Amino acid sequence: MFEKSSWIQLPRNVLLGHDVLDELADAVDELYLSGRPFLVTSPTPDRIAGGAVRDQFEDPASLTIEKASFETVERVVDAAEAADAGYLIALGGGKVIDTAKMASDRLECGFVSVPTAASHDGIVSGRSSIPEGDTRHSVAADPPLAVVADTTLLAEAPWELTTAGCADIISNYTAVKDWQLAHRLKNVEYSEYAGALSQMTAEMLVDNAESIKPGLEESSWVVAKALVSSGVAMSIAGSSRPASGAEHLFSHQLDRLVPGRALHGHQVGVGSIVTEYLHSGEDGEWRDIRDALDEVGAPTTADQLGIDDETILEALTTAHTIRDRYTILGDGVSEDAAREAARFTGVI
Ligand SMILES: NC(=O)C1=CN([C@@H]2O[C@H](COP(=O)(O)OP(=O)(O)OC[C@H]3O[C@@H](n4cnc5c(N)ncnc54)[C@H](OP(=O)(O)O)[C@@H]3O)[C@@H](O)[C@H]2O)C=CC1
Ligand SMILES: O=C(CO)COP(=O)(O)O
Ligand SMILES: [Zn+2]
Repeated sequence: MFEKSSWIQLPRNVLLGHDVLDELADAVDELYLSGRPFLVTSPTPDRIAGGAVRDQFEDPASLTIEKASFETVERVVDAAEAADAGYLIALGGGKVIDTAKMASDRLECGFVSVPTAASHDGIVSGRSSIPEGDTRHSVAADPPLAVVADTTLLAEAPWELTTAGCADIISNYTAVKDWQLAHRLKNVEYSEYAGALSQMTAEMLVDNAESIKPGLEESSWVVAKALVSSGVAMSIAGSSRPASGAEHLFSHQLDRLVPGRALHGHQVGVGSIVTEYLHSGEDGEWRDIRDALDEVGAPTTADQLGIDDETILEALTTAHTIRDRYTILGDGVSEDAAREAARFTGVI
């Protein structure tokens, strides 16, 4: 008997393009949301675009956060309840969007995602990635009801945030390989559709790499479209598997070992070079990943990340412990093997 079923949650409106921030209030109206808007933001996004958001609403409440944690989520929940908020607006990078996403889930209210940087593919996804002690939780949460990604705003952000978004997408290649491996070895459920969409998103970004250049608003357009598409792949899969494999475990470990040193996307990109080498060996496709990262201006070495070689090796050899997610790292890579992979690929 056929008993399969799935529930795919996606945003209802995705506004992407030049000056669409001015249409935020219209996008909210169109969702028939009611009650007081509650803006969740962080210091820089607030300085850059907080005024433009507040000006579109009557009597908005807001909270500025510094980091993503379960405690911050609770602070947002308490503040939004105290303000009698009807819905949340997340204005910022990944930490703001993840925090608001989880808080809106706890509050059982809608939220609208307004990314200020094309730096990560959580802008649309139904996942929230929150660190806690020695581990990191990828928590299921409702995706945003709407996404308003203003390419004017995204293009004005520091260039490295955009290259981080590119690298987060390029890492989909190895994430999908890890997912397929886990399917073969551990019978982890695999979605052909989500896997293909994630891989195709990375291919399209790499094919358009020549149009990804600083100072071009078109770059933000190309990258933001890819981030949306990758987020949709995660929503279809019902997990971050299509966009997060061993290279993400490596990055999450770096976040613990050297917090704030490098951007999420840059760390996963460098991780991808090494994990592709582990997948396909010396003559494998790790050079393609390195060259794609290089072409968009993302780091390809430990040095460029500003992280010393021993920390890179520690992250590689311990990454498998951070979460119960089977990848090419298996039950752990030995220090010798990690050193060989990182040296051969020029990462260290
Ligand atoms: N849920 C999901 O599916 C996914 C979640 N993620 C998560 O997202 C996070 C990474 O996102 P990321 O955006 O890199 O990290 P942050 O949100 O920490 O943002 C990075 C930095 O950029 C600054 N910033 C944001 N917008 C601008 C702007 N327009 N101009 C200047 N500076 C700006 C922020 O300022 P300030 O310090 O003031 O905030 C911050 O210092 C990670 O925690 C990762 O795990 C990543 C991918 C998918
Ligand atoms: O960063 C992500 C996808 O790009 C989300 O993945 P995690 O579930 O590993 O946090
Ligand atoms: Zn990521």
